[in-house]
Parts: sequence; structure tokens; C-alpha cells
Amino acid sequence: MSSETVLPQPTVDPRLRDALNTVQDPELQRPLLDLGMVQRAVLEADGTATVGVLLTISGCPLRSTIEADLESALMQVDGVHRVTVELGVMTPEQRQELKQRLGHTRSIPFADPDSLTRVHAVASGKGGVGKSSVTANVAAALAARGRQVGVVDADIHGFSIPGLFGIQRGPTKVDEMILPAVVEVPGNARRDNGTPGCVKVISIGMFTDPATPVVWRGPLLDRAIEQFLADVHFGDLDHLLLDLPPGTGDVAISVAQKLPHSKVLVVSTPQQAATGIAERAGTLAAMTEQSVAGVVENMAAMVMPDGSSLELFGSGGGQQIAESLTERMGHPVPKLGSIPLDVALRQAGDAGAPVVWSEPDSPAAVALREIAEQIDGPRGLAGMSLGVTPR
Ligand SMILES: Nc1ncnc2c1ncn2[C@@H]1O[C@H](COP(=O)(O)OP(=O)(O)OP(=O)(O)O)[C@@H](O)[C@H]1O
Repeated sequence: MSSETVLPQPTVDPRLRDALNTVQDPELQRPLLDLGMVQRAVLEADGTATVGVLLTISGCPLRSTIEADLESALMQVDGVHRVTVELGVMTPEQRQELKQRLGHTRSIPFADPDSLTRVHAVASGKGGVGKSSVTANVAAALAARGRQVGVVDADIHGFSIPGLFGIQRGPTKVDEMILPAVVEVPGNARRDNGTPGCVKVISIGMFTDPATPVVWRGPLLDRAIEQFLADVHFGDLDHLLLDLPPGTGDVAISVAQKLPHSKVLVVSTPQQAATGIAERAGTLAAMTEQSVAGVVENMAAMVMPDGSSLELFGSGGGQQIAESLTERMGHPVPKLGSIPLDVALRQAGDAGAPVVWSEPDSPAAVALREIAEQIDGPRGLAGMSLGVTPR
């Protein structure tokens, strides 16, 4: 049963508290209780548990998920035979308090020198080399390792990240704070603190009609990147990946300025070395004083059904680019891996399910996982958490 009214101050029956602690807001990925979203939770003598929950906004798209999660958690409690959820909506003051609890400010948390989020901007010299597929799958592979991963689709004109994750709906806006779409890893990958691995995605494609082209130029692109990084509440991320547009344009420079500690991952095909195209993407990093974390070679030799391999796009390019960038950058730039051409990767992308999740044993998924492993690592500074973590 549901109704939308503003509810009184919280009272929580201690018998219900443990079960309530297991129920998270699906977008904020934190327990409803911690977020101040539970207004009351009582257990009547007849076994009815009644919970009053305040939604962030009326028409919250995930209200039925919240109701279902509460019901299944509370039905596990001894003596509970029935669960009634009463839904209300936060007042502007309560939303303000929520934002304070979340530590949400309108600055870029990942630019903070103390931030423990590893930030990688994924770049390529030209379009169509699989940069977005690499970004989405490396993010998905990191999440499967129990990490919380943010993906900013900074390829504003050619956005494709929502499709690669099968995201259908737009983000929720709580006043000026934007909540990214949360894609949970199938299965049960967990972080050290027990929260599930997931990918949080923001893309201009979640705000616009897919059939309408985005025709923004310089300043508007910069503003969009600023909003994605400052107004979107990603929470405490282990990794942030940015899918840059192909080439070396305004957005790459904007990202470098806003996230000076970000590292660049260069994606290229095995044939690109000859033209120097992919190297330019890496060399831009030197100009913006970023470092290059490595080179990912994509569309490498395909394994044929008879076991032979077909080098459709040649071979050796990734290694050559890595060596050349090592020389230009003045620091070692490794080739992180070689992802074969693989029908499974293309099919998974079309179906909106990253291949590392849907076909984990496919040759492309194996290579992508190895790349993710190399950019992952223990959480910095003895597990200290990021400044954006509340309380
Ligand atoms: N290793 C691979 N095997 C098979 N297909 C691939 C592989 N990598 C990418 N593709 C396919 O190639 C196409 C282009 O990939 P993707 O969109 O990831 O490239 P992109 O570099 O991000 O392109 P753009 O910069 O133009 O957005 C997609 O259809 C994708 O499924």
C-alpha cells in the first residue's frame, strides 16, 4: 500500500533495525537509514511492519524497487507477517540535509589532491577503434572485482556508453544534484566494506532524445564536462573512467584541466602505429601534463574456428605506440594488452551487456579482464576513504 505524504520525525523499532540496515537506496547505494530516508518503522502486535520512507523526489523512478527491497528484508524478521510501506517525499530542507549527509558540494571531488579515486581518460587518435567498448568493459571488469566505478561518457557528440550498458532511463535530479544510473554487476561482487561492485554511468545520451544530434561547441562542451564531474553525485568511487571523444579536441583539454591527476589510456588498432594517429592522443597528455597509463591494442588477431589466427588490422602497432610514447613522455608507457577481434564483444555491445559479464570466457573478455587488473590496485593510503564520504 502506498501514499505520498510528508511523514513525521523518525521512530525505528529496534527489532527492525538490522533488516532495515540492509536496504539501500538503489541510486545512492547507501542504506536508507543512513540517508535519513526512513521516517518511521514500527512492528504492530499483529505482525504488521509499517515503514514510512521519504523519497528524494516525487515520481522517483525506483520507488517500486525500494518497496520490494523493504518488503523482502523485513519479511525475514521474526514475528513479521506483513509489510506496509508508506511513501512520502522529502521537503526542500530534508533534501538539503540529504545532500549534506552525502557530502555533495558543487566542486569536483576527483580534483582534490587527497582523492583516492583512480581516474583514467580513455583516448584514441580516431573514431571506431573500440574506445567506448574498451571503456565500458574495463569499467565492468573492475566492478566485477568488487570496485565502485564511475563512467563519464565525455564523447558528447558520439555518446554510446548508455547503449553498451543497456541503460534505458534518464538520471534522477535532486535539485541541482544529479544521480547517475547505477548498473550492478550480475552475481555478488563486493567491495571490502561489503557494498556491491557497480558501474555508475552519466552520459548526455541520458538527457537527450537519441535521434536528436547534440550540436554543442567549445564552451558548452566544457560546461557539460564540468556538470558531469561536479553536479553528478558519484559517491565514493574506486575508479573513474572518462570516454573521451576521438582525436585531440576541446573535451580532452577540458578534462585534463579539470582533472590534472587523471591518467590517459590510449586505445589503438594494431595498424595505427604507421600513421602516428594514436600517438597524437598520447602526446596531448604530455602537453597537458598528464601521464599515460598505457596503451590498449584493440581489434588484434581474431582466433578462427580452425584455431588459426587472422590479423585483419595487422599486428605490432600497440607495442610500437607504447615504445614511442615511452620515449616522448619520459616515463614508461606499457602496452597493457591486446584485445582480439571477437564477435562476442560486438554482440554483447549491441545487446547492452558488457562482454566481460555476459561472455566472461570469450577471448576479448579474458584480455579485457587482464587490462582491468593492471589499472586496479589496493585502495590508497591504508584504505582511507575519499573526502566525499559522509559522516
Ligand atoms: N575487439 C572487437 N571485436 C569485435 N568488434 C569490436 C571490437 N572492438 C570494437 N568492436 C566494435 O566496433 C564498433 C566500434 O566500437 P566503439 O563504438 O567501441 O568504438 P569507438 O572507438 O568508441 O568509436 P567512436 O569513437 O566513433 O565512438 C562497435 O560496433 C563495436 O562493437
